[in-house]
Amino acid sequence: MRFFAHSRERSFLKCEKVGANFARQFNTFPVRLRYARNANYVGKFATWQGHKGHLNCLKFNSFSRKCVKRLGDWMERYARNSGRLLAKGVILFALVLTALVGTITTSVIREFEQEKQRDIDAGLASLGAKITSRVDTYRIFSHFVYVETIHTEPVVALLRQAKDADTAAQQALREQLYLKLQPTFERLQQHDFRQLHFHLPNGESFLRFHRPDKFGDYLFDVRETVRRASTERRFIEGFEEGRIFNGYRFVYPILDDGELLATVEVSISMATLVRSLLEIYHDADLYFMIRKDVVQEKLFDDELSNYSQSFIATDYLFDNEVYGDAMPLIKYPYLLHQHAHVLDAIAPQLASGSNFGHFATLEGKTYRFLFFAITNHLDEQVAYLVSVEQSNNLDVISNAYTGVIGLIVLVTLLVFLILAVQERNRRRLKLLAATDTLTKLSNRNRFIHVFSRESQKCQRNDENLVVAMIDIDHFKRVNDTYGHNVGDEVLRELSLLIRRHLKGTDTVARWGGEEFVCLLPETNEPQGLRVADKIRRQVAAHKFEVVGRITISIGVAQYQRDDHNIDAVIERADKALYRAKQTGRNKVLGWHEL
Ligand SMILES: Nc1nc2c(ncn2[C@@H]2O[C@H](COP(=O)(O)OP(=O)(O)OP(=O)(O)O)[C@@H](O)[C@H]2O)c(=O)[nH]1
Repeated sequence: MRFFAHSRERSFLKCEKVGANFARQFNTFPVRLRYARNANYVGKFATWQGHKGHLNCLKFNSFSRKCVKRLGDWMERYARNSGRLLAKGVILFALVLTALVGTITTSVIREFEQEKQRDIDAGLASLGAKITSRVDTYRIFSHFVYVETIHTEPVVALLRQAKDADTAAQQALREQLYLKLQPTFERLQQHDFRQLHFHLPNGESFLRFHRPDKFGDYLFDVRETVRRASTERRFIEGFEEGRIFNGYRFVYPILDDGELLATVEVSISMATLVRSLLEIYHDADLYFMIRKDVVQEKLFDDELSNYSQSFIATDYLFDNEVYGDAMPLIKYPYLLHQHAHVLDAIAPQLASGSNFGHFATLEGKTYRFLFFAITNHLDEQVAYLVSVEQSNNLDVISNAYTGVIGLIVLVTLLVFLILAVQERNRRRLKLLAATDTLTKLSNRNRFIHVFSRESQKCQRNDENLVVAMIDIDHFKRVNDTYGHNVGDEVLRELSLLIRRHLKGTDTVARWGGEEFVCLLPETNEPQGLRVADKIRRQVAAHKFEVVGRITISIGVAQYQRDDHNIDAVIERADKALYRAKQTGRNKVLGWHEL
């Protein structure tokens, strides 16, 4: 067919194919219907699958060259603008989201920690109330016994004599006292009391009902409660380690007309207290542990076997009696023993000696540990009552908070996923806007963009720049003979061939139809002609699949300083190409050769 350089027919025919390519590209992206309608220079659109003002698919039956350019421009602008907007939006959004997620997560974690603390405080308050109520019960009973049977005339009379008697007389009085109060001691024992112990005003042990044979030892050094009851002449109570046992002690001064005759102690062991607490504490285990230094300071050396190392903390001892006594009631007997290391974290709090709590996960279950400080009569912490309880509360709370945090993470991920998909689409659109779908070469818009950059560089550095327009000779015959698919294949094969013979800094684009354009930076026209001729020769020598040999014609033009835009140099290259076609095809001609 004849070559119509600038006729409408040529534009129409070439753009028919280009339009189809754009239509293919647009099929994957929504194009605003408004844009298509306003673009009245567009020949004819047949649309289907319209949805909310967007076209999901466009079919381009015919297309004008101008339209191709406008649509290409639109795609590029869309990709560029949406890219800028998206980048700004993503940064802003990421900042806001990070701040938001950070704030929410911090407050959720803080709330969770507060919730845990509230749970611990409630547990400690409840444990404290139970201990107090048990001690109150024992105190009331011991008061009753003291008033009813101890502070009675016969006992006072005995003690009055014993105070100043010699050793032999004291022994006789001791035996009398023992016989007199043996029923009282038995009654006390029935109510879980362990000790009934009389002391003389000088601090000597007079009669231990639980060890009647052990007396005469001086107690003021080791038994502060006794010394205070004696010297302050008032009732003293509190937990205290003794020479043999520890216990919760109620110490009464026995006075006769203001004169101190003796002191008497009624006490319960901690084993009793723990056991009685365990009876009402159905869900928890209780461990009593006492500070090592407190025990070592007071205990008779031969009584050290009453204690063993606590597996909860190295500085503490278990009272064997408590532990042994309470053992049948312990619900998780081996659990803590085997996982004591989880409590390493509590060492600093233990050292503080105050009440505290701790949550730990053992064998997949959450346990709440409460450390209730046991203080002596001077309010100094000397031991801990440790409660261990499986905490369903915390599991519920923790599940709720995990759910909230999980939701936040999920929403965040979802948002970032949406942004990532958008970004991928934007990149795809950008690529599509710059790529010719058939040959995968740059398209006209991309070429114009590169040209503008290179021409500015060329102006700045005073360099040369060459444009070569390539057109396949008699390509219509290829299509007519072998069909469009084979024609397409030829275009693809030719693109590869051209690309292979250009440098990495050169650009080759599909200008439209069977026309290609090359941009050769730092090249003048004679050099450009040599490159173009090499391409022409390689193409002529190449055996294309199906069609065999084809030839190309090339028009070469150098960029001139007074070229305002690409059109001028393209026009010159086009003219040279036209002349090459006119003068026999399979030819390379430069603008200066015309
Ligand atoms: N297969 C295929 N053909 C195309 C494509 N774009 C344009 N064409 C065809 O290329 C042919 C170009 O024909 P003409 O412009 O008449 O030029 P020609 O036959 O190459 O003849 P000369 O250029 O004069 O040597 C037309 O038949 C177009 O249909 C395309 O993408 N694929």
